[in-house]
Amino acid sequence: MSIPAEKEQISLPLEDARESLKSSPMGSNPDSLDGLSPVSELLNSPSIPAIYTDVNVVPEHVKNELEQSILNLEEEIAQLRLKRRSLDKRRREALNKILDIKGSIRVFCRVRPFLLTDKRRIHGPISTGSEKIVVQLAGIRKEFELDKVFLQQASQDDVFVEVEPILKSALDGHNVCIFAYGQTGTGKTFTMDGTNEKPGILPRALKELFNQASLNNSHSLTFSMSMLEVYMGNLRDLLAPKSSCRAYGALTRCNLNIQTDSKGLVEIEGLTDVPIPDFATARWWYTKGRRVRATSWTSVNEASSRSHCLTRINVYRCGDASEAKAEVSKLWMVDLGGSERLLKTGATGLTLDEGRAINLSLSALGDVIAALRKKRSYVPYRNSKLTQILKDSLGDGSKVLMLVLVSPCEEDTGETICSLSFAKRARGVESYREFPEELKKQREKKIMLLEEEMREAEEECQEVGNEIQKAEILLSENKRLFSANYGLIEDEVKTPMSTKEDLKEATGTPRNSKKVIKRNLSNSQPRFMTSTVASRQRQGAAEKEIVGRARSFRSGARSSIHFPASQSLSYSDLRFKAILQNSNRKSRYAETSTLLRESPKCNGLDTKLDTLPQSKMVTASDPNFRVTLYRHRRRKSDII
Ligand SMILES: Nc1ncnc2c1ncn2[C@@H]1O[C@H](COP(=O)(O)OP(=O)(O)OP(=O)(O)O)[C@@H](O)[C@H]1O
Repeated sequence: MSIPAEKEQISLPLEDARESLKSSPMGSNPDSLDGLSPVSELLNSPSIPAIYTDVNVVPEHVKNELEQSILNLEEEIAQLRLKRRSLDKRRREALNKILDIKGSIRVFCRVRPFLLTDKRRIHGPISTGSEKIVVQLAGIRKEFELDKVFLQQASQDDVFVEVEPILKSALDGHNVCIFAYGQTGTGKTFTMDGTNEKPGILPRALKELFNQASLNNSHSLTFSMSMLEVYMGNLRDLLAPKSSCRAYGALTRCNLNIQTDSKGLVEIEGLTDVPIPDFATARWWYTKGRRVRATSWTSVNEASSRSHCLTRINVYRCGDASEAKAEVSKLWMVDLGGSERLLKTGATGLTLDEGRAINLSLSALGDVIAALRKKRSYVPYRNSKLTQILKDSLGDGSKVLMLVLVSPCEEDTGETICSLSFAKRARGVESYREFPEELKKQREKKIMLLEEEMREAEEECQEVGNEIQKAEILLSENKRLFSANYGLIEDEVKTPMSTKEDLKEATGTPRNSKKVIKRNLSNSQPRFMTSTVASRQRQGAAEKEIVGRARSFRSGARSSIHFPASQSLSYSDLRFKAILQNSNRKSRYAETSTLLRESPKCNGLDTKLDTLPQSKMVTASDPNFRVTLYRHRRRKSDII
C-alpha cells in the first residue's frame, strides 16, 4: 500500500511519545518498577513496527495492549497508594506508642549558662545525670527526675534534637504544645526564639515542618500561622495589621474572644491566621509577631516578657484526592511569662500586676496539667485564658512538652526549686522511673523495637512513594500515547454516531457522564470565567470542526488533515476531553481525569473555613478594662 506524505505526519504523536518515553526515567529503565507492565515494553515489542504511518493500520491488539497497560498501571497505582497509606498508619501508630510509653506529657530541664551579668558565679543546682537534677538549699538536698536535663553547655541543636519527635506528632495529626517555663531571665525566650546565630526551637521547628512536608509523599501538608499574647488575662493578636490595633473601633483585635464548640474545639474569634506556604514567609510573619510582643523593664531582666506569647501553627494534612477534607492539627509553641516571685523583681504598680497575672495563669496551667496527669474527670480549664485557649491541645490525644528553664546561680536556688516542683507536678508522681528496674528495661526494649518498626515503615513508605511517582510518569506517557493515536477514532470505528449525537455528547448535554463534565466546568471556575452565549457558540463551532475533522480523518479524507504532536497533546480543554471521552466510551481515562478534577481541592485555607467551630461558647473580656489596658500598655517595641 502506498503511503501518502500526510499520513506520516499523522503518526508523529506516536513517534514523539515513543521517544519521550524512552528518554523518561522509566523508559530508560523499564525494569525499575516491579510488577508493572510499562508501555516501553510494549514499544519494544516486536509486534509493533518502528513507525506507524497510518493509525488505521495499527493492529487492534496493539491498541488493546496499550489500553490494558493503562488499566494495569491505574490499578497498580491505586494499590501502591493503599500500601503507602497502611505503611504510614503503621509508622504513626509506632510513633504514637513510643510517645505514650515515654509519656504524653514530657518535661525537660535546661540550665542556663552563667552570664556576664551574673554577679556571683556560684553553682546552685547540681545535675547528676541526663535525667536527674539535684538542688541544695540550706543543707537540704532536693532531687528531681525529669525526662531530660540539658546542662549549661547544651547547645540549641542538642535541645532541638529532643524536640523533633513531638513535631512529627503534630504532622501526624496530633495537637501538640511546647512550653518554655521558668523564672525570669533563665532563657525561655532564648530557648524558644534564640538569636540569628543561635536560632531556637520555633524557627527550627518552622524549618523542619517545611522540610518534612517536602519529604512526605503520602500526604500533602500545608500550614498557617497565628501569634498572640496573653497579657493580664487579655488576648492580643500579634499578627494583626498595625492600624487595626491602633484604631479605637478595632479594639476587639486586641481583646479576642475564645470560643469553644460543642465538640470541645477551640477557636479564637478574629485571630489573624496567615497562610505560610514556605519557610521564608513563615519567618517573616514570625519576626513581625515577635517585634510586637510586649516587653517592659524589670530589675531582673532588661527585656523581660510580661506576657505569655503563643505561636500556633495549624497543620492541614490531606491524603489523596479522594479525601474530602484535610485533617487539621495545632502545634502550639508557648513562651510563658517569667514565673518570678514578685518581691524579688522589685516590681511595683503595673509591673506587679503583670507579675501577678502571669503567676495566676501559670498556676492554672499547672492545675490543668496535674488534673490531666491524674486523669481526673474535672479539668479546670476555665481558670485562665491561657488554659482556655489550649483546652483542645492539652487533653486526650495531645502531646505536651514542658521545658523548664533554671538559673545556675546559687542565689536563684529558691526559684529553681519552685520551677522544678512545677515540673515534678506536671510529670506526675507515677513517673516510670519509680518503677522497678526490670520494668524499666522492658520499657526501654519496647521503645527500641517500636523505633525500629517506625524506621522500617518510614523507609518502605518512601520507596513506595518513589514507585508511585514512576508509575504515574509511565501512566501519563501511556495516556498521552493513546490519546494521540486512538483518542478520536475508537468509537467511530466501533459505534458510529450521528453528527447530532456527536455534538450533543461534545457539549455534554444528554448523558449522565457528560453532565458530570458540565457540572465540573461550572464548578471548577469562578463565575466571571464561565462561558458567555457568544463564547459557547464559538466553542460549539470549534467542537463541530474537531468532530468533523476527526470524522473526515477517519473516513479517509485525509488530504488536508493532520494533528501535529504539539496540538494533539496540548488539548487540556475540558470540552475537548469530553469529546475524547465520548469517542472512547470504553476507556475510563478521561473519566478519571474528570473525577480528579471534581474532588475537592486540598487547600488548607479552604478547609480551615470548614473546620471553624459553628456553635460557640463565648468568653468575653471586660470592655472597660480593655480600654484602660490598651492605654497603659508599655512595650519595649513602643519604646524603641
Ligand atoms: N542557653 C543560653 N545560652 C546563652 N545565653 C543564654 C542562654 N539562656 C539564656 N541566655 C541569655 O540570658 C538572657 C535572658 O534570657 P531570656 O530573655 O531568654 O530569659 P527569659 O526566661 O525569656 O526571661 P523573661 O521571662 O523575663 O522573658 C538573655 O540575654 C539570653 O541571651
